[in-house]
Amino acid sequence: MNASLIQSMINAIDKPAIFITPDYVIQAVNEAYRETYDTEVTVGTSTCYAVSHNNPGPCDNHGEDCPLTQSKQTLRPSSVVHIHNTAAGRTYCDILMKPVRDEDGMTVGFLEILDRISYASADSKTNKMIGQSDAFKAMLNRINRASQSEIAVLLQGETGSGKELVAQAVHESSRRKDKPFVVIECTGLNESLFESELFGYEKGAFTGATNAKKGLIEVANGGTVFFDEIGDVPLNMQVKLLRLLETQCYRPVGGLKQKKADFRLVCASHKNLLSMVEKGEFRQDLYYRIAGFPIHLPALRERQSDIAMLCKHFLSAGEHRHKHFSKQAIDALCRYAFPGNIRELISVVEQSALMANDDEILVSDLPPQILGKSEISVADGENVSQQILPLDQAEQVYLERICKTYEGTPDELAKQLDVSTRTLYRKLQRYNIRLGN
Ligand SMILES: Nc1ncnc2c1ncn2[C@@H]1O[C@H](COP(=O)(O)OP(=O)(O)OP(=O)(O)O)[C@@H](O)[C@H]1O
Repeated sequence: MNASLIQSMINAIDKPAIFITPDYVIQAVNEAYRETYDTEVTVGTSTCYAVSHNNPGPCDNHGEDCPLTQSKQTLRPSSVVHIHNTAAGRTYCDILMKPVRDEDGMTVGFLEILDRISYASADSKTNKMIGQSDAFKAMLNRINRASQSEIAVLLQGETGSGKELVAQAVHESSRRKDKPFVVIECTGLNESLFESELFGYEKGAFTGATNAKKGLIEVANGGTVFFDEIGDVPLNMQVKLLRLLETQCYRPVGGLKQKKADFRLVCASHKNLLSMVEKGEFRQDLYYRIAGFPIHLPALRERQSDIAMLCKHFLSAGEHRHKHFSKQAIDALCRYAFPGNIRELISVVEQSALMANDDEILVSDLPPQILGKSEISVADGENVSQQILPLDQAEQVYLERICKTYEGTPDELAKQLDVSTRTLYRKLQRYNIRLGN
């Protein structure tokens, strides 16, 4: 394939793009790609991994999936979400890799096209969705695909796992981003509220309707409607919702004329809607209408490697920005299941930061639920939880508690603990505890 043809093909792409050989060397590059990175691209010598990651070798030698390796193996397009070192910092990119064939069907190279993800970050200093675990990247990949189309998105994840944040990200990266994003909280909506909230009403439609009111569907005109906890919509209202989605029309309460609806649909539920369908609690036809593109939001315990970064992020956003968690405290957080997910983590960070006496937040500063014990601590020697703690964790909590207030010498404490002074020092060093904090 001729070089100027390849260059013209790359120039015609409105996203950052390169053409690379099977051994990662950049053979053509467009302006958008050059502008994305600080590293200078020299056609014929620069490699994609050196420019985007500042890595000395391919990504799969550095712990990340390489889309080129996948495409070389399958000779089909592949995609992956990576963190790139761009001129704007560490940025999430959705990478599409496509084999390019000549007229004889021989693969002559690969086209790499980047889509920068603006709503997420691997840098705790930003005000975006934070994370860098594989589960988080897999979720970003799906969010990015969904936002490029008009497909109805269903977000399924436990409470506090970030469904509303993801719904906003889908909206903000879609072509509707300059139009409204309207949230409809479905929990607790009865039939009359449901209709008047969604469709609005005309003056005099019911007692108290002294003026006409626009419904949320009209407010959202051209934008995105997010139905939160869609599983809580009672069966009789599910029919009305289905009619709205199928006909794109509705009639305000007390009105005669039909109005046209124009919105993109995003729904969320922490319940398993498919099993509700099986039990007859959720209409199957509505399920398939709203679940055009399901996205699973990982629970925090499925993305433990993000906990340290999230803690840093939430500390930096509040009044305790000068504080940090000890390694042991982060380890203890990673062992905890977080049923309330990120919302619970935010509360845990705030409580622990308040409890910490100095800049380092210790295991003993963590709320009781993290250590699986009741309000009365291990050190109090009473009412220790039924839950079994790892021995080293119990030892650490105990030492932190007593060392905080102990006023004697290390020799005296070692004697009371029935260990040598050297053993005591070793343990204090291991858990990063200072005597007489
Ligand atoms: N990846 C993330 N990075 C930073 N903050 C996050 C992230 N995901 C969620 N949060 C924060 O966690 C909190 C809970 O998120 P959100 O309200 O979106 O969860 P939810 O799944 O919609 O909860 P619910 O099921 O209760 O409606 C919010 O304060 C949100 O900003």
